[in-house]
Amino acid sequence: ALGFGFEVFPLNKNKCEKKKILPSKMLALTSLSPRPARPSPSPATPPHRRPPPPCGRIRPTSAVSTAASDGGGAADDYHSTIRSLNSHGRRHVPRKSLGQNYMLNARVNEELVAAAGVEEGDVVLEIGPGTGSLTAALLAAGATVVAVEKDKHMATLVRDRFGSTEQLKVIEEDITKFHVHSHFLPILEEKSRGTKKYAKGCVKLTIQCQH
Ligand SMILES: C[S@@+](CC[C@H](N)C(=O)[O-])C[C@H]1O[C@@H](n2cnc3c(N)ncnc32)[C@H](O)[C@@H]1O
Repeated sequence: ALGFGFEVFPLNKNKCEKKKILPSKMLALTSLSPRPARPSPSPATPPHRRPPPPCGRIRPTSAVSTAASDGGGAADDYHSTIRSLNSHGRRHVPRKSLGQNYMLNARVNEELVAAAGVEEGDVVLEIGPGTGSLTAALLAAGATVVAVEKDKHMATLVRDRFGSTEQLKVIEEDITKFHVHSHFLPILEEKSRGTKKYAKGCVKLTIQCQH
């Protein structure tokens, strides 16, 4: 939606070889288990000859060249994210039913924030902050963020990550039941008083694979 192309990294090699992936319904579930860095293809290799990516994920194409493993220096802290997720009494497994996949490349989030034109003083409704990586970029841009997260573990994680700040309100709720009038409009009115600014909504759409 924001001009990012997507590469498809099928979840299960065998299944994906057998079954057709519909472009509009691709899988976006990213495992948080540590895995070894993948060697990047040689720059001398023409793009159409590069080996297919390993199975398991779908990523914005712009993330590929700036991934943490290539020294881009723009990654969300992968290991501290995993530690935080696992520190709440259970081993965190991303829930497919909630479209849980997490952005680990902070640079992509910065690009998303820039593409959305988020700037100082904006009030943003973020739906499903997950680990808070996009939230971090929104806050860094100077926005006030109202983040609505259905999963209580993720809501706790985001609260812990950013601590108490007037710039962020984390609400543990299903967005489909979220009452905009009582939760969001008062903050919007307070922050935008005397200005012509209005709210911006941020959501990373979940794209699912059909098997
Ligand atoms: C794709 S992940 C978010 C990724 C995150 N923005 C990031 O950059 O890492 C989607 C998030 O939306 C949450 N979610 C799914 N359904 C929801 C709902 N109905 N209301 C609120 N949050 C929801 C999930 O728990 C998950 O944390």
